[in-house]
Amino acid sequence: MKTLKDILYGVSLTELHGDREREISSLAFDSRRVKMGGLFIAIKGLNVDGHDYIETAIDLGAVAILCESLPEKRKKSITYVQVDNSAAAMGIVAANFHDNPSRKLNLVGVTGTNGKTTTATLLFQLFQQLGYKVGLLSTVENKIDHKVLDAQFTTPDSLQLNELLAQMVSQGCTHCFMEVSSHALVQHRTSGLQFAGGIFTNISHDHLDYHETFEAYIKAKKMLFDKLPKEAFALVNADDKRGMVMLQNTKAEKNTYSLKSMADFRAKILHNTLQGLELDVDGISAWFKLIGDFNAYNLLAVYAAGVLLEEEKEEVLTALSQIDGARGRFEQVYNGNNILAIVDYAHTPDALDNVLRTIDKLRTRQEKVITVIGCGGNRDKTKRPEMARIAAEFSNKVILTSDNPRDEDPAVILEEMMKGVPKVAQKNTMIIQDRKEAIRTACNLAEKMDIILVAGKGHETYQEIKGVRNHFDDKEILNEMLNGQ
Ligand SMILES: CC(=O)N[C@H]1[C@@H](OP(=O)(O)OP(=O)(O)OC[C@H]2O[C@@H](n3ccc(=O)[nH]c3=O)[C@H](O)[C@@H]2O)O[C@H](CO)[C@@H](O)[C@@H]1O[C@H](C)C(=O)N[C@@H](C)C(=O)N[C@H](CCC(=O)O)C(=O)O
Ligand SMILES: Nc1ncnc2c1ncn2[C@@H]1O[C@H](COP(=O)(O)OP(=O)(O)OP(=O)(O)O)[C@@H](O)[C@H]1O
Ligand SMILES: N[C@H](CCC[C@H](N)C(=O)O)C(=O)O
Ligand SMILES: [Mg+2]
Repeated sequence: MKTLKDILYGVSLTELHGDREREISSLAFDSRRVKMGGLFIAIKGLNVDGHDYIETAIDLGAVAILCESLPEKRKKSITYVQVDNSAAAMGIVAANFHDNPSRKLNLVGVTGTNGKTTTATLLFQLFQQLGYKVGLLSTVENKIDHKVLDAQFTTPDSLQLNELLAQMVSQGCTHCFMEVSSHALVQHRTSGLQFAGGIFTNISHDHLDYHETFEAYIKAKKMLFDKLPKEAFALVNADDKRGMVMLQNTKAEKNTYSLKSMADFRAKILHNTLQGLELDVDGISAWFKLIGDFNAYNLLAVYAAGVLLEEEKEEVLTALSQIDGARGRFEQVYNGNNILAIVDYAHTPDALDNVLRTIDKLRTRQEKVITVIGCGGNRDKTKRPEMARIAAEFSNKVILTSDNPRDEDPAVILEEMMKGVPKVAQKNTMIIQDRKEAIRTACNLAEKMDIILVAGKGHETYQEIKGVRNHFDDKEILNEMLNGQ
């Protein structure tokens, strides 16, 4: 078993009281999960302060406490460690506890508002196709080689993260591709990890409820690059005006990719169809199964990362042309009876704009576009009218509906969305709160040649209402309706 001294290696301590040689059985940052002989890490949260649970943690068997402020009354039998930032220290402690698994893997982190899951999943599929054992940490699922594990978060907390990385190492994985959300960066979930590379996809409006200002949101994303070691690569989208900002303070090797300007990795779209994309990448042309301009960016980032990880260009492109991408992203669920139904995870204004522009560009006939869209509760409210406005701009009919209302009243969310729909488009906009009913209505309204887009929930198989996740699957409902016709 490791001692407290072992797991504190590399953590800068303010004060330490008690025995540092004592053995530590386990780590927990939630008092409810403390085990006998464990270390409890007290973190100040948005709702409560973990420091208020130190006593409870000790009662439940914690023998050591890592905290930012020492309790006034301390027990002789307990070791107290004071640090500046408990969450950041927890990352280092977790990495030490699991023998620093990130150092034994090629760990690549992907950050950005949109495209993280797609890029990380494509990288996972690419390296698997190239014959490696690979790990994936994503919004849709976590994977250790072929084993699939449920994902609760886009980026797990540092304890779970290091546990998963350690399992990857023990299963013989050589690479891991992971999404790094802005929440994770601010909460130091990736502290203590050694990345071999960092990728920036893009940045647009999201999560301002949490970060408050766009500048703070940019700064959060930049943290990934600021912390990369000099042996790593930093790869950024040069067509996003914040791409260069990400590179400002990094020690890593700087690389850019672009469809529009000079960059280290360049691609050109040759054909963009509902069957896929033909791209010219580094002078080699190839077809890919993914659809839409935005996926040209994702594919180019994946190709560039493959090359930076020292794979052969041609082999990367051949393998990449055979893979499908992530579930619930521009997924053509039904294409029969002359009706095309697409499920997509667009839950930001930029993503919705991209997906609807793609549909607009690719439609060859005089068909109608019917969009079913909602916005999540307990999330950035300012994107609600904006997403409804975009839906109305590119669709012939819009059905505003519920997404994951969480603790909010869905009717209020819908009212806020409706405020974004211009007067002229209101006659083509309906509100049907019940998502199942909304999808059914879209199917009933669809005539031959029409396109239905159901956006916002993609791969999700639940609808979260007041803390309860009820089974819900956009794809299932579309299939039920359209195949039954
Ligand atoms: C906004 C946000 O990210 N909140 C996260 C944050 O919660 P918090 O600050 O409210 O924590 P808190 O409830 O005040 O508790 C503070 C501390 O006291 C501890 N505690 C609390 C109660 C108790 O009895 N005992 C105890 O020890 C808690 O374990 C915690 O350590 O810290 C918690 C513990 O790590 C997280 O579970 C929680 O994620 C919530 C559930 C969440 O929904 N997060 C989402 C927004 C998120 O992280 N999403 C990103 C993706 C975003 C994207 O799409 O880009 C993700 O990476 O998944
Ligand atoms: N490179 C991109 N640029 C803009 N939009 C994109 C891009 N890639 C995907 N999208 C759109 O964004 C949606 C979400 O994509 P994806 O799941 O890959 O992003 P994400 O960054 O992982 O999102 P999350 O923050 O929820 O984890 C897709 O369904 C698609 O509509
Ligand atoms: N990872 C994103 C997913 C949003 C998906 C959408 N369906 C919603 O529930 O708002 C978040 O937690 O903000
Ligand atoms: Mg994701």
